[in-house]
Amino acid sequence: MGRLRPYRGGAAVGILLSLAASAGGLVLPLLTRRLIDRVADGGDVTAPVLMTVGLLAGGAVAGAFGWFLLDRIAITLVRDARRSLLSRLLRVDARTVDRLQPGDLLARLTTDAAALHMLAVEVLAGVGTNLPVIAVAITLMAYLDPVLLAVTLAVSVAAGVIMHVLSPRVQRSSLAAQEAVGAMAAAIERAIGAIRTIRANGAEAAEEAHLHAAVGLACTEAVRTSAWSTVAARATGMTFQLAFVAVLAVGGARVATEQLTVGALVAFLLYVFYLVMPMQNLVGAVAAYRVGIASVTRMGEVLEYPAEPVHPAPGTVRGGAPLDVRFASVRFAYRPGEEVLRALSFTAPAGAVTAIVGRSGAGKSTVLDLIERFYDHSAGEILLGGRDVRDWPVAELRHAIGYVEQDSPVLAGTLRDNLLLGAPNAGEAEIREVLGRARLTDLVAGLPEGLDTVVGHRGSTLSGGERQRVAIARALLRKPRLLLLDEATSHLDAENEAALLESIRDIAGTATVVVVAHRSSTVRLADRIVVLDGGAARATGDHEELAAGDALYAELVATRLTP
Ligand SMILES: Nc1ncnc2c1ncn2[C@@H]1O[C@H](COP(=O)(O)OP(=O)(O)OP(=O)(O)O)[C@@H](O)[C@H]1O
Repeated sequence: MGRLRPYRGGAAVGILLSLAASAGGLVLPLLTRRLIDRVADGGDVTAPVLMTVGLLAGGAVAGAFGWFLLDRIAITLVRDARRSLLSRLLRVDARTVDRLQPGDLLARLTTDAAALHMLAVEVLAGVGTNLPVIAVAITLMAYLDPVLLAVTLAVSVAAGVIMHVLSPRVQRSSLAAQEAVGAMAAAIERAIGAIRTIRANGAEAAEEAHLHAAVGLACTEAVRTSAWSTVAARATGMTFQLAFVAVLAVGGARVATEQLTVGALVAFLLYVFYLVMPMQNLVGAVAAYRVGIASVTRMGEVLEYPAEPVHPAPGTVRGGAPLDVRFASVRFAYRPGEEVLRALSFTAPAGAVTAIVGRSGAGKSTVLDLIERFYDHSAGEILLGGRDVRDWPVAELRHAIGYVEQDSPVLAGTLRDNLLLGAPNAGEAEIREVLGRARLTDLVAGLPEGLDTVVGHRGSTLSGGERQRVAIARALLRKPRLLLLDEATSHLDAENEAALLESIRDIAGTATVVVVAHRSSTVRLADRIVVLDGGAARATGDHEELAAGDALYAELVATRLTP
């Protein structure tokens, strides 16, 4: 409701216009009564006829404009909710990201947000205009004939009881239906994201069955919701018909005994008719409220995800002296009781290349994650440039670091978009320079639209090695004081490998480099190598020292590192 505050002016005008339209409608039965009574008396009907036409036309215009205003507010509310959710999602902490399903999140932002639209419209239009209309109609009905009103209300109570019983079921089934849509979206995202893997593994049939099951569940849950909503709508509709028949029967008897005029009975029946719409709207509003609340709950969950605080933007100045990194007895676990790092200590000197090696799963990438503060270590100290990473403002810390992930993500868009992601103010000369350093100049020259070439979803039109070099160029454009490079495990050809090594050597002149190494050529180039084992550094030294003095290192070079 708090989100409505900025729009209360527009909402008030919309509700007032809708009310004005409804008020016009409420007067119609009284005019009709006068019209009928005048005809019966043989009097002049010009004035009531003109007033009726005027009221109808005016009511239509006011009603349409009022509805439009309220609908526009509902659409704007959905926009605000989506923006809040997206702002949150961009900052959700890494542990939560690990368990999120992108497809489900997409469903929360699309179908759930659409249900929020319905909810907002129903609450604004339904409660804002229908309740007052019902109240006035009942007052006018009491004025016309209290006995008939009592008959109407007695039957209406039945509608209330039916809604009371059915609406929790509508809500439960709606929540299940929205969750099924979320699960379906997650399944679709999983399949589309790995379409080649699925085909290469001949897993189309199994995946098809999985997708069909997810789509089937979404259908079953939607049908269940439809069944409950339909039962609720029909049952209440039936009670209104019953009210109409009851009023006709009792009213007819009262006309026969001359306790009521024909005009008053017709007017009363028109009010019963008139009540049907707002009453059904109200019932619809309760149902939409139940569906909407289920969706709002799912959207609200996103806003509750733990997130990194909003960091003030760091200065736009890039560059600076290389920063050294020091790990002192660092401990860290992704899951309680399963420590990945146990008392890890090592130093990466400023301006040097430090390689981290170890068996798969030893915790090498984790070291980079802790420096970036994607996760926080549980004990020990991590110092960057002599300052505890926890004392660095996070935005400034990341501003000083260039980070190249193992799978080098490239975003959909142009090459230029990708390069400028972390340094939007970089100039053309700087871009050309980093393209050279990342050995991308020839590639860009060969592209039809150069830097403005679109690289496809996740950079799918580039090779693995090219994606990695784009990621390196992007990191370099930030003029990092520390470059974290998680070397791709995939094999590079000799030319690309030599290019990459040259780039790293180049970079070491201006930044500290910490590289998770998977190639023996990289470790040979490193000034210092840290061998990770059992969550700690079991040995540190250069290639020659370690090859001679550390059995695990010798084994890694012989068996695991790509020659
Ligand atoms: N986000 C995560 N949540 C839970 N466990 C994780 C997560 N990321 C990694 N792990 C686990 O932590 C351990 C260390 O992972 P890490 O990615 O740091 O290893 P690595 O040495 O870089 O491996 P590789 O050489 O295969 O890339 C592994 O056992 C891995 O399964």
